[in-house]
Amino acid sequence: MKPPRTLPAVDPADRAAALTLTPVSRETEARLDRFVAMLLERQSVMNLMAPSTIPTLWTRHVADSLQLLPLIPERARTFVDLGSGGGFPGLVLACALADRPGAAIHLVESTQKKAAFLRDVGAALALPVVVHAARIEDFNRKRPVVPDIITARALAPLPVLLGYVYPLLTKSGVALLAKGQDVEAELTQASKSWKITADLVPSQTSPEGRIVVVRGLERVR
Ligand SMILES: C[S@@+](CC[C@H](N)C(=O)[O-])C[C@H]1O[C@@H](n2cnc3c(N)ncnc32)[C@H](O)[C@@H]1O
Repeated sequence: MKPPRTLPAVDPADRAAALTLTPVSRETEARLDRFVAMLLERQSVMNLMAPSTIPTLWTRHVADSLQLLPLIPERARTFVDLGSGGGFPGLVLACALADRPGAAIHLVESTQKKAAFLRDVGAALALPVVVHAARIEDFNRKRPVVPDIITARALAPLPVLLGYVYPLLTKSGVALLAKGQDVEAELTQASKSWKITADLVPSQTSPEGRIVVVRGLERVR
């Protein structure tokens, strides 16, 4: 087994900036602190995020995930986060929604070690998460839940991502897809195969970032 790596330090000013940008309750803040501590501990033996992003992980990853909250209706209870990796945005949303009665956040992640980490955090923090250590394609074939909200970040280009979202999106469902500077080109490409009903919301954490809020999706024949 490899010895644990030495990691760059988290910048406390970045944590403060993140919590100013996307304020949360004291309870959620405490859960986020514990999640980040577990993330850093596990990052020393496996890659859960790009090491260069560790000093600014609170704005780059935590606030980037929390900014989805205002886009989520109060009635939403069932969430599916596709390709959760180290827990962005799925585990962060679970930290914030832990006190919402009936909330369930399903995290789909095919890498077994990452899925084990997601499970460990869920258990340690008593979060309302269900971890599916599976490929999205297999999860979608079984479709074990009907989500109100589907999320995905840094998973795949839109034409592929929409194929993952399509089997899960109902008439009242919404997909929140975090995208970078290539979003316009990806939308143009995707519109050859899909009729997309969506809004683009500017990211609060990255100048070129956009959240694609998908409310309707039809295949173009
Ligand atoms: C680049 S990472 C992003 C992780 C996280 N969403 C984030 O923003 O930090 C993409 C993750 O999706 C997972 N993934 C990629 N394709 C997948 C698939 N078809 N089914 C399930 N997980 C997948 C990978 O294992 C990886 O953990």
